[in-house]
Amino acid sequence: MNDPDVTLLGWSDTFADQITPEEAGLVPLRLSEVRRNRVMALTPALDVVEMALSGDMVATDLAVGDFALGDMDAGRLARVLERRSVIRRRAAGATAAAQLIAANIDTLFITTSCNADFNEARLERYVALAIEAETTPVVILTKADKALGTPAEYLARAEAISPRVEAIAINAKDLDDIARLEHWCGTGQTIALVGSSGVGKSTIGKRLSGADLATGDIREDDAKGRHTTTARSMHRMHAGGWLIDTPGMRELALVDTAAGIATLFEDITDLETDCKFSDCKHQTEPGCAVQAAVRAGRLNAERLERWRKLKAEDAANSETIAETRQRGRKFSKTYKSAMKAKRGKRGE
Ligand SMILES: Nc1nc2c(ncn2[C@@H]2O[C@H](COP(=O)(O)OP(=O)(O)OP(=O)(O)O)[C@@H](O)[C@H]2O)c(=O)[nH]1
Ligand SMILES: [Zn+2]
Repeated sequence: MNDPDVTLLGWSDTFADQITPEEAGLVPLRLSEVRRNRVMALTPALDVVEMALSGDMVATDLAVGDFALGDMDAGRLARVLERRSVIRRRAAGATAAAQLIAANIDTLFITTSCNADFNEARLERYVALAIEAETTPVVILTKADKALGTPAEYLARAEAISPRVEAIAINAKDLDDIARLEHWCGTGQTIALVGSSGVGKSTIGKRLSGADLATGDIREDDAKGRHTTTARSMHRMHAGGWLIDTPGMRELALVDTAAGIATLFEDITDLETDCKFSDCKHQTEPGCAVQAAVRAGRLNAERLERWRKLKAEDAANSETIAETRQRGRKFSKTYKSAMKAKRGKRGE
């Protein structure tokens, strides 16, 4: 398994260690597209192959970025390897179920601009999500060349979110600035870009990989300017790593991020343990250590409020999923036929 080509896929010991001697004849693959009952996958030679699922696999349990072992003679995936990280989101609609967006991402580039798009609450939500997914959050502040105020102000505000957050201000149209991102984009590394519309994700993606994220173009120019056909959602970066851009990546909502939120706001969760009542809501209760910290100027009241909102959002989303799971298949069928009838009425 020391084939140097394998490392090009982003393969590392985490995955090599999972292979049993009986699996030595199988080929490491990386999923680049997941369909209903088959997948597209990248081989160590970076060819895209179509593979069937093995009997016990369910497409909804697979994600772009997953590593798998392929039985190439049978044209079938033999096994999906345990992931290093996974990003989930709440699917749209009333039947909200957690949907896998991408797996094995090392760094999440949380993108916002040095202008009115900058919003601590939104950044915190993405950082909590990155922590939950076990990826490293890096905040990219674009449009530094047109900053409303100075880029340094935005850098300070972004880094104040958590000691875990590294922030970098760039002009996404400047190649020297883009080069400062390559540290996270080398061989063996996988990244993804999240952030609001118009903040510069496509601009960054295009410069890092040559891929046109905005159009989902699958024809890319390699370093020598030749056209190469690659996968739709996995883009090889010039620095050697992979950029994953799945349709769901652009509109992530929180789901089951309780642990990520608790880690991001560990100052508050630490304080909480000193409240007199174990179910303290930190409002007007006597002996509330959180409110005491606010009064003493040790905790920012706005930050407390953002933590409250984030927790409420996570709880609401997670509840919907638990409920949906309980209702199971039967509900899903009823819902689908109801939606079909609704669409029929609207003439779609
Ligand atoms: N001056 C300047 N313009 C930028 C910068 N980053 C992006 N832009 C411009 O902002 C516009 C939007 O950038 P996109 O890369 O399309 O933004 P996006 O995040 O991909 O947007 P969606 O595709 O809607 O999600 C484009 O006109 C870019 O050229 C920057 O750092 N400086
Ligand atoms: Zn309290």
